[in-house]
Amino acid sequence: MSTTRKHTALPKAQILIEALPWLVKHNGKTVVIKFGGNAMIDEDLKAAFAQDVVFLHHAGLKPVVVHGGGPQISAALDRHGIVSEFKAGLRVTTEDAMDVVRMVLAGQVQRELVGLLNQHGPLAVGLTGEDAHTITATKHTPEIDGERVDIGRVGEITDIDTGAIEALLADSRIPVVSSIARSQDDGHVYNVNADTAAAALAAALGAETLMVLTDVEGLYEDWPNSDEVISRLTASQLEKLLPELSSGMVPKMEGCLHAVRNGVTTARVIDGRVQHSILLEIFTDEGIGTMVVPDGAEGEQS
Ligand SMILES: Nc1ncnc2c1ncn2[C@@H]1O[C@H](COP(=O)(O)OP(=O)(O)O)[C@@H](O)[C@H]1O
Ligand SMILES: CC(=O)N[C@@H](CCC(=O)OP(=O)(O)O)C(=O)O
Repeated sequence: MSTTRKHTALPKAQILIEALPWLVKHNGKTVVIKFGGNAMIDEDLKAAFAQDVVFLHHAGLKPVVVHGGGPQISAALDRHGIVSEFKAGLRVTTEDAMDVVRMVLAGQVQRELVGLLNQHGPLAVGLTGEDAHTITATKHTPEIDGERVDIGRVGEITDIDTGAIEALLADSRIPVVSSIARSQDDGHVYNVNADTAAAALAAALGAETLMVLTDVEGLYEDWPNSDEVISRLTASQLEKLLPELSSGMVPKMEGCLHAVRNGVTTARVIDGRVQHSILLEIFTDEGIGTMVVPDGAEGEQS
């Protein structure tokens, strides 16, 4: 090898070898990645997301993708002349709106992600929570100002059946799950927040990591007054913060808490606007978002 070639090749080898401890640590582990509607708007970011997920797969991890699509659903409802309304951070979902939610999540957003992943090989298989009883829910009536409020066909998860996802993982596939649940009450379906669905799946699968991609750097300590990101906190510290959180951060952080309280080693909220943020988070020291760990794991490296 010429001296010049050695000089350009060695730094690359250095970068690869730095990933070795992380490759060993995460080998064979399940990682549930939630891809949010807001992080999903840019075409280059979507392509980089697909590359990262396929990279994890080939690096020996077992990625499971759970996707949202809030902005895409709102745009489609708008085209159908249906006004979007949110209560307690959840979409008020009439029967007509539910048809649109299902069409957009399962027929549009999920298909697009599956297509992007499958540009790298026969890997991704799409399903919704309806398939093989993956996610079952009952009607959710959130409490707002002390009263239970009817927000239509929004589901509260009652049961997860991991069979279909585990079979796909065993077959070296990448499951891509839309956050729609089968109903425990009737023959219909429910709309479930995608952060909540991802957290429930991570816990039920015994995942090592829940990774929630969004359109901010992580959990801001004093949002919207400052952009100081909390880099690491324990379940108990997060529990204390929950009542102060607002809008989209509520289901995300409730999901992270649920995950780490139910066996998931780390739950992370990371900036989906940064290309290859998943790789930075999994294979380097430079964690870029907010990491939630179980109580008692304060000092451990994750
Ligand atoms: N403490 C906080 N830290 C960061 N973002 C916050 C906080 N509280 C509320 N937010 C809002 O939550 C949004 C992320 O949630 P959401 O819009 O539902 O994202 P996604 O589509 O990725 O699920 C942020 O863009 C921000 O406006
Ligand atoms: C009940 C409820 O609010 N469901 C969400 C499901 C999609 C979602 O969660 O998408 P993001 O992750 O992009 O926000 C909705 O209808 O918008």
